[in-house]
Amino acid sequence: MTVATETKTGAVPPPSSEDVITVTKMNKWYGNFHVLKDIDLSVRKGERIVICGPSGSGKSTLIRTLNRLEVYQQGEITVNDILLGDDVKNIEAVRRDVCMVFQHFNLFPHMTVLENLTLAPIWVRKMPKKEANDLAMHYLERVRIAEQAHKFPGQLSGGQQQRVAIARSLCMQPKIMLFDEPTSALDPEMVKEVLDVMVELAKEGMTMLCVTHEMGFAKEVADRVIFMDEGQIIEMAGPHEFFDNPKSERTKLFLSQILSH
Ligand SMILES: Nc1ncnc2c1ncn2[C@@H]1O[C@H](COP(=O)(O)OP(=O)(O)OP(=O)(O)O)[C@@H](O)[C@H]1O
Repeated sequence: MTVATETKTGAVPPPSSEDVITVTKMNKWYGNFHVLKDIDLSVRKGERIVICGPSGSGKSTLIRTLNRLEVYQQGEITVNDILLGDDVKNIEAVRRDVCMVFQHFNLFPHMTVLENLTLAPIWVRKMPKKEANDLAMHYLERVRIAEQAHKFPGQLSGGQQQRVAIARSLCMQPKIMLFDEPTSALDPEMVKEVLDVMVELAKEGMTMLCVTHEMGFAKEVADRVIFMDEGQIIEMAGPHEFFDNPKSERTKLFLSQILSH
């Protein structure tokens, strides 16, 4: 597994042939509002990146640009050497490799857990139903929820639903997983069961970008931690440097606030 070398404040690691995501001078506006400013970021295969920062700093918008759930207006994003622009074929190709887990699970309420998991493999990947069911059961077992396969999402707890959402992503056998505050809608007692699954994925070598304020998770698995504020990457460093010796006053203030909770 690739372990990223620690970087200095705001430093961008030099491009590498192992980069699976490259973001270069990317800017995005919502109308007149400049939400992402000159974002430079490269992510290597197997890297685990945690993105944190105050509310409204642009964290969700940034990861949503990485599978084109949001468009950007300037700069460039490539994923597995595919330019993520307006070309629909490129967008589809990138989405085959990049899956997103959302804060609010986004499961279909009228379908069983199993049907939620098999929908995309059957319709997008054209997988035979039996194979899709086997795959779904495999990943439901992995997130320790196989016994819930025939229930509807509304019959499960939030933590169980989020584990179903992670299993659903895994059924697409992604190369990169994006997590957008996956535990922030959960009751505190359910956070750990979801984080445990994410830690396992991280340790197995999944390339992951995760927006989260779970700093324990960041310390345990992140190769790099990014701090964003007002649409910019303010600090990007390995976890030891980030937590023990943050360079920016804004990072220090944020960490003091979040770690005191
Ligand atoms: N569709 C939109 N149209 C206009 N402004 C938007 C839109 N989506 C987000 N914004 C604004 O862009 C800014 C960044 O939002 P974003 O959700 O990326 O922040 P965030 O850091 O993920 O915040 P949070 O931690 O609260 O989720 C915010 O000021 C938000 O109000």
